[in-house]
Amino acid sequence: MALKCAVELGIPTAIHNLGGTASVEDLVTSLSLPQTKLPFLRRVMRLLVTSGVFASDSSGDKETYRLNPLSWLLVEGVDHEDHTNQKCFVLGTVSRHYVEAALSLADWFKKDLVPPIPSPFEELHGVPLLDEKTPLLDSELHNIVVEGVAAHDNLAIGTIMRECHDLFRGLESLTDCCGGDGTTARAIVKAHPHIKCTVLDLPEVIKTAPDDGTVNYVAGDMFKSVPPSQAVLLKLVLHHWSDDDCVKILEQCRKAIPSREEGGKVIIIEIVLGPSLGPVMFEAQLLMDMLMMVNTRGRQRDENDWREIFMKAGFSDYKIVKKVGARGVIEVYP
Ligand SMILES: C[S@@+](CC[C@H](N)C(=O)[O-])C[C@H]1O[C@@H](n2cnc3c(N)ncnc32)[C@H](O)[C@@H]1O
Repeated sequence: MALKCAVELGIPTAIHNLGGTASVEDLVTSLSLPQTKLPFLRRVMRLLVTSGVFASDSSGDKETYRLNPLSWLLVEGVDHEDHTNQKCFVLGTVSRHYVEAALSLADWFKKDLVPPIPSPFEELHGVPLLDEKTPLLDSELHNIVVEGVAAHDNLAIGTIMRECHDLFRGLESLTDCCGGDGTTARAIVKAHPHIKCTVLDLPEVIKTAPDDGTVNYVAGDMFKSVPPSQAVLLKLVLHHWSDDDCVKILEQCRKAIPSREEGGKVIIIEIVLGPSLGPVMFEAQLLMDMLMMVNTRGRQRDENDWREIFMKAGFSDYKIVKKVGARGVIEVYP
């Protein structure tokens, strides 16, 4: 809630505009807050420094606050390859609808619901999240969630392109399945101009995608068919879906690619749950799993969960080629 407060007040952007460092007095003045709130803001900032959202420096009895890599992602208006503003992701996560769904978890556990089991969000609010019906619940929430998920999913594309250059080497064509407005596909084509890239998404998404001619857009349903390519990319898609649905999606992807000998593969970018990256990263992965449990029918998966799904969908082998932060890059072979 302190983070929500800081984001809503625009504290990260204010610190950035003040030259990257600010005292609580500077913040109160630049945000036009009443002077009487100064000691209260100091307490909020103290908590956010301790939780790693901001950095601080003390000299004598004067304390100043600085952005760190985390709060830099909350600054608005930054034009940088590795920056996508996470404000909407924070505001969605702490929205009344998410929080009420999370608070209803024990009641949800006690109900003997008929499969496919609706998420606590869907059970409480009557509509699924990220669905065409979600705006009927609250159109402002829906817009924040759509923008927040896009910001979250687009984060670190630059890092992935740098760290996983070989992933796309030698590929002639690629379908980005559920590629949204084509941001990822355009980044891939920019780094590998010879790849013919197709973006598959629902008609209502493709309708508004920016068509600059660099990628080809196809409106469709991945449960019915996926446009054929040498490789299919599924980036942060499967964690929204149940195991049964993941198998169905992957079966369509398998039909869309040639044999392994001809370079056919599915590239999956998702969390691979596990403690190997240390307790902080593991906790972040598990919190993302709770986010999925409360709000979607999907989940985060460990390597065994992934293997089981790949084999059920008829694939013969897979390789975890890289870990990029909390996410893993997996190649799956027909
Ligand atoms: C979480 S986003 C995917 C993120 C994207 N891959 C990225 O990395 O930025 C989910 C996307 O799946 C699309 N989608 C949902 N159901 C679909 C379906 N049946 N067929 C095709 N696209 C679908 C949504 O419209 C949305 O753009």
